[in-house]
Parts: sequence; C-alpha cells; structure tokens
Amino acid sequence: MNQSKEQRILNFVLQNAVRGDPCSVMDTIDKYCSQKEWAMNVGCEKGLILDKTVEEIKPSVVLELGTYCGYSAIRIARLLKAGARLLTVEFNPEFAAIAKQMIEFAGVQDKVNILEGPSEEIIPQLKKKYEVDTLDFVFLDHWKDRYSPDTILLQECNLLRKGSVLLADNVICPGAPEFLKYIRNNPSFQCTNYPAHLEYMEVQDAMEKAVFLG
Ligand SMILES: C[C@H](C[C@H]1O[C@@H](n2cnc3c(N)ncnc32)[C@H](O)[C@@H]1O)NC(=O)c1cc(-c2ccc(F)cc2)cc(O)c1O
Ligand SMILES: [Mg+2]
Repeated sequence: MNQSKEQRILNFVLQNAVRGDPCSVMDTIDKYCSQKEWAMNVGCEKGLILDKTVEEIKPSVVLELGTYCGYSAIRIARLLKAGARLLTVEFNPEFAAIAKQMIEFAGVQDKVNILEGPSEEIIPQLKKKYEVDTLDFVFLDHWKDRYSPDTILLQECNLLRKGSVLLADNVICPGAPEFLKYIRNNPSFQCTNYPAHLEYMEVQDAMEKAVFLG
C-alpha cells in the first residue's frame, strides 16, 4: 500500500533531522513541506507568534487541540519549563501514531501526552482522568468549526481561570468566522489579532489570541 503524505514527512525527518534536537525536527519538516509537499503544520512564521505567546505565559499546563504530525507540539514542548506539560488531542489514529514518533524523535516525549480521540469527548475528561485543575494556555488548531463550541465547553468544564490564554490558528484561512464572532463579542475575553501568512504559502492568514478575564 503506498505511503501517506504524513508517513513521508516522518521518514524525511527520521533520515535528515538530528535525533533529540527539536529545532532540527521543526526545520526539517518546514523544509520538506515548503519544497516537496504542502502540509497543515503551523509553520515557521506563525510558529514564531506561538513561541512568543508561550514564552510570555511560561505555562505549566498546556492543551493543544489538533496534533496532526506533532510539529506544534514539539514547538511548544521545547519551550516548556521543567515539570510543565502539554496535553495534545488528535482524533485521527494514523496522525496520532505519526505524531508520537515525531515527538519521541525530537526528544520532548517526557513533556507531551497525546490524547487520542475527539476534543468534545476528551475535554470533559481532563479534570478527572488527566488530573488537570485549570489550563494556562490552549492552542486551537483542529476543525475550525469546533473552535467556538470547544471554547464554550472549556468554560463549562471550569478549565479556564482568570488569565488563561487561548491562541487560535487559521482564523482567516481556512477561517473560523463563527469563533471570531463569538470571542470578539464576549466580554469575558480580551482579543488580539496577529496577521500572518498561511504556512508555506503567500496567502493571508491570522492567529487570534484571547485572554480569559474570569
Ligand atoms: C483540523 C486540522 C488539524 C488536525 O486536527 C484534527 N482534528 C480535527 N478535529 C478534531 C477534533 N474534534 N478533535 C481532535 N482532533 C481533531 C485533524 O485530525 C487534523 O489532524 N487542521 C486543518 O484542517 C488545517 C487546514 C489548513 C488548510 C488551509 C488551506 C487549505 F487550502 C487547506 C487546508 C491549514 C491549517 O493550518 C490547518 O490547521
Ligand atoms: Mg493550523
């Protein structure tokens, strides 16, 4: 059976990146996806916005929705302080398996827990099953029409505290209009927009940061 694109990306990393070096893995994925096959990693331009947000917050507990091949999980985990942890949710088992290998090759597996399943099922389990009190940082990068229902679900499950930060990818392309409408009209959130480009393309995109005010 011929290989998936995600398997080809992983193989390229295994053959060309430096084991245990997260930046080398990120750079190798970016090289492959900009030169050979486009893929929906957050990429290096929007990745810098993600880096700055993580460095500003210095989070202890991070939730990522939409692991894909693990690029942004590695990007986040490499910046986490000792003892901090990233929970990343992915419902496609093939992608989760690729991400697991990518994260282990990068050497950040001790900081990352891949939770396989749909976000709408996993989020209500975070407190009891995954011993989460509240989330310091949430990176939304899954189905774009799940951004607002899952933001509501996070509030219903009391997973946000005053100062929790949400960062959403792709609010322009593919777009998350319902999420933008919800979050920008909600007095409980302080929003900031970060214009950028779609990963590996000269297409307009943006990220939206929303700080929960409690
Ligand atoms: C949605 C995907 C990312 C991953 O999310 C997992 N997922 C989904 N829904 C759930 C859930 N409810 N729970 C858990 N996991 C979940 C999935 O399996 C993918 O692996 N991301 C995108 O579709 C995406 C698409 C584009 C894009 C832009 C221009 C184009 F012309 C074409 C595509 C760019 C991006 O930057 C993306 O991020
Ligand atoms: Mg994305």
